[in-house]
Amino acid sequence: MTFVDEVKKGRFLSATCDLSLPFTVGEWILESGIHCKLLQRGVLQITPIEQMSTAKDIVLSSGVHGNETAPIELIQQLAEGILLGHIEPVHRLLLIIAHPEAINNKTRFIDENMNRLFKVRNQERNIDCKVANQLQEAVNSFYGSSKAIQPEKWHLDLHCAIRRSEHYTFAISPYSHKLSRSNSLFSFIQYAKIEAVLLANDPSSTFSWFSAEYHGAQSLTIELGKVADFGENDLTLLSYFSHALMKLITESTLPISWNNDVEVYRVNRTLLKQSESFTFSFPNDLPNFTFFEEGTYLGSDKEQEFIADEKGEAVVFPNANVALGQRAALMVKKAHIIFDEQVRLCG
Ligand SMILES: O=C(O)CCC(=O)N[C@@H](CCC(=O)O)C(=O)O
Ligand SMILES: [Zn+2]
Repeated sequence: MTFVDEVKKGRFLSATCDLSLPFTVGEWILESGIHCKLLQRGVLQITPIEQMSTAKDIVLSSGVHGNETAPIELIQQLAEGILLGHIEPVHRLLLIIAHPEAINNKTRFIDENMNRLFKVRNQERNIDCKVANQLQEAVNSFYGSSKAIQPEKWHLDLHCAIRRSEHYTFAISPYSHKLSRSNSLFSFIQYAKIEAVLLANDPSSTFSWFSAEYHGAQSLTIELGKVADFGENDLTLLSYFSHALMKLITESTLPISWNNDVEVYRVNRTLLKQSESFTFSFPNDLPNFTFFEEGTYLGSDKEQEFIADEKGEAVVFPNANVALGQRAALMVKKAHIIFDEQVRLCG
């Protein structure tokens, strides 16, 4: 059985993670006329028969962190549905199960956090760098080979949070010099009942930032619940998101609306780990978006003390175990947006 044969049968995830099965590129056409092309291990391009004037080129990625399995299960379900002819997308898709080595290892990464390796092409010092480079190439090729005249480029990079959260699902909108916060993207956030969106205030080096910055994609990192092993995810908790994803790929457009149902936050500051003495005052399993009143002691790094800012701040992704120089936490504040053609922070 070849790699392509396995994928043709709908087994995208198992073929991707079976590293004893040599990868081969391949392309074929489904009965419906939909064109499938395996660009790389874990990277499957789907092209509908006709491109509409409202065409989107949509990257849907999972498994950038190997232990975040719910999004991987969602992408497998979607790929299987398409490959077996049950789902007919009307937009071009790039379905990604990103990091099979980390998935097999059941860890976030192997040597270094791959979701910090999308700023530039990396020196190939380890497997995470190699995979990040391949993914950069795959996304460049996907957006670069569109036949549509002016496709709307989208990228939803699906993750799970390490700890519990005041918001079970939330999105991070990367900061980019390009216009990457369209009202249709934010309408999707609301339509999918994602509970909160966090607007980054600085360029980063994440996969979603890469697509926004280098391709002007409407791009988000989306956190879908908490990490769990394969088979232990309760995907019913993500049913609104799955339903919205299905609509996104099978309908030409979705309604544009914003009713302020989604909690909006802005990043107030990023705490970077500068020394091995970095500590937080709170336990490791503190839920994301826990709020601290102004003046609360949050932790320290060398001689620097972290104190909650004026009017208080909430903490997201606190992690004192990151590598030196990396983000140890985001400190965020509630915010409002102006819902124009492009979404902007208000005030
Ligand atoms: O729960 C955590 O601490 C991390 C969950 C996670 O992997 N989050 C992403 C967010 C990326 C972004 O800021 O867009 C990450 O840390 O890579
Ligand atoms: Zn992640």
